[in-house]
Amino acid sequence: MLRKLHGLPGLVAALLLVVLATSGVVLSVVPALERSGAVVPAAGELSVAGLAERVITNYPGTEQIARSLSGEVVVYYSQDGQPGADLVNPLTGEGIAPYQPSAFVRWVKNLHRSFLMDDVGRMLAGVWAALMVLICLSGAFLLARRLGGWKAMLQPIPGSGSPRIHAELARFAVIGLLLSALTGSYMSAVRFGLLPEGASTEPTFPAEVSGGVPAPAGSLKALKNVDVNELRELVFPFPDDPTDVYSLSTTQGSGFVDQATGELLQYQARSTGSQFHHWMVRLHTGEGLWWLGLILGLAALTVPVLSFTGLQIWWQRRSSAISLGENASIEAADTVILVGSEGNTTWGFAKDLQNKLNQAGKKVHCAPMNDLAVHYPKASVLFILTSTYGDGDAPSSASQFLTRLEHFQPDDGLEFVVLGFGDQQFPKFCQYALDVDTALSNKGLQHMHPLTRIDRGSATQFREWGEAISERMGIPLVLTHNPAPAVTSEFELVERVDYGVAVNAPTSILRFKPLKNSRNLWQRLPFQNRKQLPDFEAGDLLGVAPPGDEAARFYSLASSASDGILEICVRKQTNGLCSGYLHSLKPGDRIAGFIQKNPGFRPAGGTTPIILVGAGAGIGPLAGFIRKNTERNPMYLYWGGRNPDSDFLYQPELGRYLDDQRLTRLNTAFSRSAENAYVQDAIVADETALRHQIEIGAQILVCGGREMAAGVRQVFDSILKPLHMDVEELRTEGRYLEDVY
Ligand SMILES: Cc1cc2nc3c(=O)[nH]c(=O)nc-3n(C[C@H](O)[C@H](O)[C@H](O)COP(=O)(O)O)c2cc1C
Repeated sequence: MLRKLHGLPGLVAALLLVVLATSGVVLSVVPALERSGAVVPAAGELSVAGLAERVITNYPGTEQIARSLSGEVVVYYSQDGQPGADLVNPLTGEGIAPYQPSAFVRWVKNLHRSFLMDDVGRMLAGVWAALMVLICLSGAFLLARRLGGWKAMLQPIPGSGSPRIHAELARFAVIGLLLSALTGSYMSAVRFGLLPEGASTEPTFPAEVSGGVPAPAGSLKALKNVDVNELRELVFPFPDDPTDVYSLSTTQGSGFVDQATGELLQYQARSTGSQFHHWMVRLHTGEGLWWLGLILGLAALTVPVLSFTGLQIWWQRRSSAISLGENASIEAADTVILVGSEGNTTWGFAKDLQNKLNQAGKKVHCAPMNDLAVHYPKASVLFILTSTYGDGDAPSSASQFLTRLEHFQPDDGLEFVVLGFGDQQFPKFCQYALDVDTALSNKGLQHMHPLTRIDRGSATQFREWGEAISERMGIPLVLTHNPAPAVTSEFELVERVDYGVAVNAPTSILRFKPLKNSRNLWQRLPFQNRKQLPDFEAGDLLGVAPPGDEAARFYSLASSASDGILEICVRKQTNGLCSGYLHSLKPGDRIAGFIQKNPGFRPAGGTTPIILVGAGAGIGPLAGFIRKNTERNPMYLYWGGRNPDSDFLYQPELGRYLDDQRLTRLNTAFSRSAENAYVQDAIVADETALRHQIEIGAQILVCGGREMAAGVRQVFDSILKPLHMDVEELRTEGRYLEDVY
């Protein structure tokens, strides 16, 4: 819901918002420019009487003196029957230049206020300002939710590409944008009478004046009492009319001044409402607050980029989303399907199940597991379809499920079924589905059917499960979903560097280039010319199926799309079908593969120290992270191999990264050399320094084999003990990430 609230108005508003924001940026500079050209006397240096006296000396036909909040003083006069207006120096009363408001600024103001239209445009601008309020608030809530609460709002934002740029910029600009949008909406609402304009307090013309001989303006008491910096406007009496008066308006209020006695007549202080209105206008325009104007301008400058990245995110999400058919509401549903998915394939199965249940007359509500409601008033069956990611962990659309389950209030009759989607190649096959199944049982819910695990999206297993459910529910249910195989692209091996043969651990760094025709339409657009690869980051996965086998194996990428190549580091496994295939490749050979995003394994941005730990081929993505560390943030690598003469993977590159400080320090351990040490030993040897890094917020990323990862967890647990912390705690804070195989 929150996402829709943020995305939909954002989409609709994007174009006009860019116009509003860019014109706002131009206008935001105006107060600062005006201020830089204005002569502003010190407080108490000059009274309005003094100003009037000096101006009259230079402009005997003065009719009015106006002072802008930025400090510009303009005199309106008449000379030989001709009206004129000059900017004047208040200290001398002398003219500086004829007063000619810029036609360009006026045009930009019109564009900003009304898109160069009349009332319709003004109304549109007001509605857009209100939309902007909605976008800012929903965006702030989304970001807080993503970072784990309001207190975490200043923490590094994980991720990369458009979502990261969008979040970083929005975090920087949101307060400024919200202020502009709120004050803009207010001004619009006042203009169209939706809100009262804080009772304007116009004094009534005095019924009685002295009518005496006019005294010089410089001697009038009421004008002497007002500092020039408080002046808004002084209108002079009509010449030769002793019954007329000066009309004085200041930042505090307004009234009239008797031209003979200098008495202040009918003075009206500004009401609170009017002062509020005045401040809202100032906060929007930056008038008299030139520094605020510049801050608001800077914030508005981010809007075009936010709109562009927002559209990109929306498009990416839309392209990968599965559209659901008829979806009953939470209140009306008799059957609920909740889906846990990372790569979206589970949604295809869920959609088939939902359609078939609908056809059988059920009212089905289908949603991500993270959207678990507190209560489903009419539901009698709860289906959970979930994949497993990482090392037996939740996929992203289920990451909050177990926490939300604590508040879940099931009705007595509610039964559940869990269907796990996974890959038997992983030791923790469908582990997350198992965890959810246990948690639901612990919550007191009854099984309608025991947990079933589907291996690698098997259509047969899914159909068979459907048959069992059909029997159990007493309805026809023929499930036919057969997931389409991943869309692959062709890549050509351009380079391989071989290591480790002498120590019985043949490991190769393989570099592929994409073949031109593998680019999709979007990538072939002219401005995308340099981009021949699908978008990916180091740490994402390359899926490759060996010849004669449909099941893809995944290899962590050591490069990102901007490197122009696809780099993986592969250890040849004994009897390994896919690793054997990859090791048999010669430069010029081609493979078919696809990118699988792995956003859960990325270093935090900013200056957070990063501790990288790996062994053997696990160095691949870690080397990719270091290569990308062009900002030279602190990065420490702990890596274990067998022998420095044989399998010191990436040795030349790591030397270069140390020299140019992309890598802060390198600690190695070799098990088949004189030192006879593993990466855990290198970590223990550096215990004190590591503890300190963790204390100051370091993030740890571990990549490699399962056993190594377990050993590394153990040593970090003992390093963390004196801090009364453990790996689990770091993990929940997103500071301990693993990519294990
Ligand atoms: C990086 C990665 C880690 C995975 N980890 C596991 C795992 O630990 N256990 C498992 O059974 N399957 C694992 N899988 C397999 C997925 O759960 C399986 O492909 C599933 O069908 C994906 O469904 P989804 O596209 O809806 O997320 C993993 C897949 C990837 C790409």
